[in-house]
Amino acid sequence: MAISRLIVEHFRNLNAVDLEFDHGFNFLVGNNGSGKTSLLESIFYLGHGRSFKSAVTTRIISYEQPHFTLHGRIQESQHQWSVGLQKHRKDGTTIVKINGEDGNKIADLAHLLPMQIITPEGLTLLNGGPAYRRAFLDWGLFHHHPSFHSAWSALNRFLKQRNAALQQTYDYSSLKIWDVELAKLAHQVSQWRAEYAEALRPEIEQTCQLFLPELEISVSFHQGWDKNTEYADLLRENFERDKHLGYTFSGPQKADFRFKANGLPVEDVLSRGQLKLLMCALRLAQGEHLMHEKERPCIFLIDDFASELDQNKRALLAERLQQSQSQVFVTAITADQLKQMQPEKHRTFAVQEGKISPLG
Ligand SMILES: Nc1ncnc2c1ncn2[C@@H]1O[C@H](COP(=O)(O)OP(=O)(O)OP(=O)(O)O)[C@@H](O)[C@H]1O
Repeated sequence: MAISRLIVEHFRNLNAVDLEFDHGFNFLVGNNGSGKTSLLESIFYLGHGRSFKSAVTTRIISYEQPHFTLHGRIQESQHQWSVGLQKHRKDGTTIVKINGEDGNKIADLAHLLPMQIITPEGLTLLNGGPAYRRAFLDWGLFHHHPSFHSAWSALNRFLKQRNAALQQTYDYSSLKIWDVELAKLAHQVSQWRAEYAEALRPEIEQTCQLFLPELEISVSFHQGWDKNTEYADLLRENFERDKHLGYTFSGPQKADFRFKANGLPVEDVLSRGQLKLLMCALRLAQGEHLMHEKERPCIFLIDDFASELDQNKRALLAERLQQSQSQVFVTAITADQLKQMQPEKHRTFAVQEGKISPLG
């Protein structure tokens, strides 16, 4: 799985970019504000239908332009896809095309383009709220389990409806029928999450051994309510409390995937550098797990990160990424920062005021 060509129009300061990428390593080198992150952001947008930087999409469209357009050519062994995404400023519509056909969904793009992003802001995976770690687990399930996305969407819909109904109802009997369905979905999603967390655990522990050999990292999954209680019983028992709060307090929407170092929460005891290494190891382990289980290589987007790792760790990261047969995009301000990361086959691009050109 690799993006062999990318055309970007009117995305932040990238007004007209057309690039052929290496299926292995691609380095983007340029000054502050030149457009390196914007290129990673455009690739991420193509695979997620959203940005990792801005929640307000109109801020991503180049100033005074009506829309941005992204076109990608994706290759995986003998197969090739042409994908396109256009986002309009005026009414916020998104048009997704796959092989020239309209009517596709963002989820279809996401299936084609499994991606991991490693940025300094990504530390929220470790020191942010549980939602970041649920998203980490659910990314894996989305790619590993064909039914996960529809079950997860239905679960969120049911929860939303239940929370709305809680504000209007005085009698549990009117909720009961919905709660039976909600409980089924909650158990299914939680079981998948628990199984995936368990399958990922050895891969995480092994990768952490390499990146942080001085620490013993352990992981644990928490489903969001007491694991010995039936969710339907809990919903019934907690009806009055939920009604008082105006939302459903416990459940899969509270699940977490926690990390400890030598038995203590990582966010409390690790240095910032160690947290970054751990985040890197987790994303790498997850990408490698997808490769091992499904033979699907992942695309890695690494923003402004090499500068924050010491030389040995940079070389280690590059070696592991190479072994995983992933396509990798790495940004840096100077080529010097990438010295320890360069495999034999790679492509380097110079980024300057929104223009990107291959070097050498
Ligand atoms: N909607 C927009 N239209 C045009 N330009 C924009 C828009 N949004 C942001 N910019 C500009 O695009 C430029 C690209 O920033 P980007 O984050 O890609 O830089 P970078 O090369 O990653 O820099 P750094 O090394 O500082 O992280 C910035 O100068 C920014 O001000």
